[in-house]
Amino acid sequence: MDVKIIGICGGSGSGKTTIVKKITEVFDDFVFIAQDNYYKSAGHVGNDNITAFNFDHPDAFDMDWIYNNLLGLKQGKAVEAPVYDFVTHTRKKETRTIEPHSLIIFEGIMVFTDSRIRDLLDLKIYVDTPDDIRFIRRLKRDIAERGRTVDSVIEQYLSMVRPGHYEFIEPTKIYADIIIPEGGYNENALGVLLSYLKTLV
Ligand SMILES: Nc1ncnc2c1ncn2[C@@H]1O[C@H](COP(=O)(O)OP(=O)(O)O)[C@@H](O)[C@H]1O
Ligand SMILES: O=c1ccn([C@@H]2O[C@H](COP(=O)(O)O)[C@@H](O)[C@H]2O)c(=O)[nH]1
Repeated sequence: MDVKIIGICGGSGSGKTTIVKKITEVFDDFVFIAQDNYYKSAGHVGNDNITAFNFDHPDAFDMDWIYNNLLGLKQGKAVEAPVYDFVTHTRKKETRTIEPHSLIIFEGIMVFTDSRIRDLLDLKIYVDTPDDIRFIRRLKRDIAERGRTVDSVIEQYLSMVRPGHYEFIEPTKIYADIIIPEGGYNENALGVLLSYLKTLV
């Protein structure tokens, strides 16, 4: 099986997940993997001590597990992937079995950081959205979906998310084949991406 892996990278709140959701509405013949699921457990963290663990550093992810999963899928094998709970900041006990597929979409903030992982990607997309827009989106989303308070989102953003973005995420934009401005409601970019994805399955 000729397996293609598409990497979608970009800062937090840039609209990466929304792009994948929009694609899924009209085309779902692919396997989706979110890098967020590979976070290491940080069960000691809560709204009151949100900066006790830096989720915006490459060491926060199990890059070896990511690499081995993507390598296995590239070779046409089924793999076991972790599942992460954003509210408790912990990895769940159960894993997710990912069956082989000819098209894999892998999305996350540090998808281009590890060169072993980068080398497995057949197409690299960077979602480029201004910082103020990303922050507003994140604030609303983290309160609605990730069990967070306004104060904890602001504190984490200023001390870790923003510095981590400039140190580890934005510099990886140079690896992108395609840059999509603004994310999930960029209909023209979505249309082009969709047409291409359909040629791969
Ligand atoms: N173009 C957009 N306009 C307005 N809101 C958006 C747009 N794209 C995404 N959002 C919202 O912003 C939040 C963050 O988007 P998301 O796709 O989760 O970003 P990411 O996966 O890059 O962190 C979500 O609540 C989403 O619904
Ligand atoms: O337990 C956690 C794990 C991660 N985060 C934050 O999530 C973003 C990455 O996810 P996006 O969907 O791309 O926004 C990252 O900036 C971490 O700070 C968290 O808050 N808690």
